[in-house]
Amino acid sequence: MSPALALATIYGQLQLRHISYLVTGYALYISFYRLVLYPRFFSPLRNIPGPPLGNPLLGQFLPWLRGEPCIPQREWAKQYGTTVRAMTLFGVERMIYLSPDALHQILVKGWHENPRPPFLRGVLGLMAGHGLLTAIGEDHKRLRKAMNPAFSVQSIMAQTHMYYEPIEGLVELLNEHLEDSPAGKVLPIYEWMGKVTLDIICDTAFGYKPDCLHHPDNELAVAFEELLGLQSGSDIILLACLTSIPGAARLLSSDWVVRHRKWLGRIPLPISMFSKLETLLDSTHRIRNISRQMLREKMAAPDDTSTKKDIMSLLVRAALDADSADEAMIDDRAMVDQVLTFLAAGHETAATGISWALWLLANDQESQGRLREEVTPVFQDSPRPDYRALKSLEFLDCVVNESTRLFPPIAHTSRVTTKDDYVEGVLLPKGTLVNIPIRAISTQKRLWGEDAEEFRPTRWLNLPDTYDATYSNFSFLVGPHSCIGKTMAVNEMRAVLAAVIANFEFAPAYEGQRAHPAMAVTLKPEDNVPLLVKRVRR
Ligand code: HEM
Repeated sequence: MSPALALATIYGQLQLRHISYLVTGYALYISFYRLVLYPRFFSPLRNIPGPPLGNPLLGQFLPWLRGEPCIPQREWAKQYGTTVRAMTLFGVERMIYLSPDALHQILVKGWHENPRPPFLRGVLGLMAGHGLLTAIGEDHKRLRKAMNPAFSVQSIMAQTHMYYEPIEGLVELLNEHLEDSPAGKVLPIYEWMGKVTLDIICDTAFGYKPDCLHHPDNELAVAFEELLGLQSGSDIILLACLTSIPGAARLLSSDWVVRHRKWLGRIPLPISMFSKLETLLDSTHRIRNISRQMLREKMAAPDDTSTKKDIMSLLVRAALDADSADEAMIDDRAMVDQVLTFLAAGHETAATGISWALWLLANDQESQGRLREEVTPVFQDSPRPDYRALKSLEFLDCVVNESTRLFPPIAHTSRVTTKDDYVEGVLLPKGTLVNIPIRAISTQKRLWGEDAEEFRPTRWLNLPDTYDATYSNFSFLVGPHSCIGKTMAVNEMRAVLAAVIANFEFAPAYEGQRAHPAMAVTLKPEDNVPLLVKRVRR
């Protein structure tokens, strides 16, 4: 029998069930290969030290999820060194790097080829709009160049006086709250700081004054509160899984899904994912509407924006510029996305940073007293210290550096390789996920000595020989995707901390109180950091 005839005979005898056996067998083989064989015997990364591979389906995912953000990575680095390989869900390998050479190669030299991975851009796009945080390559370069002037030192110097209306409002409100309580009251610090930083970013970036401090039911404040309420580890992981499905992120951001969002909450599934999605789409929809309104008001008065360097004016100028080649910025929806990005990236991170600084000071009365001694005379000289006056406060600078080092508002981030590359002499195949453990990098004993994990602001007055200006406090990252708002964030943290420490004393709310940082996009405190707050006796 000829081979062709034999094949035709076999084909004729095949039934549907035989085909399904073949497909199932192939799928099982592929799964077995990906989950068991590849990571153990074939992966080019298999000889890199790291924790045990663990369960083929889960890898080290559970310790990663259950641990405090970035602490598993820190413990692995202590055991296995500055390059660690860890397995996560479904046999996906992650490389964790702490050494300056590897981080420089990934974030600076090879930034173009190592963008934020699609799942992270999907989550950020849904929560903070498709703006600078999600743009990649040339689009990112153009957008960043257009926005840079808003974050120059000159622009930040010029905006500092605008912080004080919200800050003075905060001090006044806290004073009223504490008026009849000489022994103090326990207050949710993060909630208060969230409102003050939202008021600051709205005014400085967009010339909009929501006054969330006095109007907690303000639509923007409520929408952000709902959005931030979704920031828990499990929600973010579900969102990341969902946005990893090809096309899902685009579909969820579409006007059609947003219009029909109410249906999502009615999908009867045991996990509450869909009702949470409804909340997410609903809150971002309301934030978008307010952003659109702010934009339209500015567009209606273009002369007003011609010389200004605030974020909104730069966006409007780019949109009105007939010669602008930057189509990504011209479209109305894209502009609203940019506004959303700066609102989200600019307020929650700063609120998180200030809240953790107050938590650390509440647990270190000596440093708190020393800071109060430094800042009090400044406010007596001038009730609204400017950029230079704030920058000259040495111990305040130590506190901001030290608190962001220990509790960086973004504790870790990710990148993905888009081509085969060698890092530290080892082949990283295209598609490898890279984890940048910011918190672990800044708290290495190699850089800071044995007390690297302790709050000791004075270490910044006497830097060790091993100090590295970039890596010893890695809170704002490095390279073209590093934080564009760093100067503003530090200046704002200084201004808020100086004012509240000059006016109030902070102590733990109860004995044995512990920190509860969330496993989310930011290190926001899960319990809002309740602290005992008292007015300073003069
Ligand atoms: C203490 C406060 C802040 C910290 C610790 C912080 C930290 C960071 C970090 C680590 C990144 C890089 C994230 C990644 O690559 O995955 C980042 C990016 C970014 N930050 Fe911040 N940030 C803070 C405040 C701000 C403020 C006040 C603004 C704006 C008003 C801002 C706007 C942005 C934007 C737009 C990006 C994306 C930059 C790009 O990809 O080009 N951040 N930030």
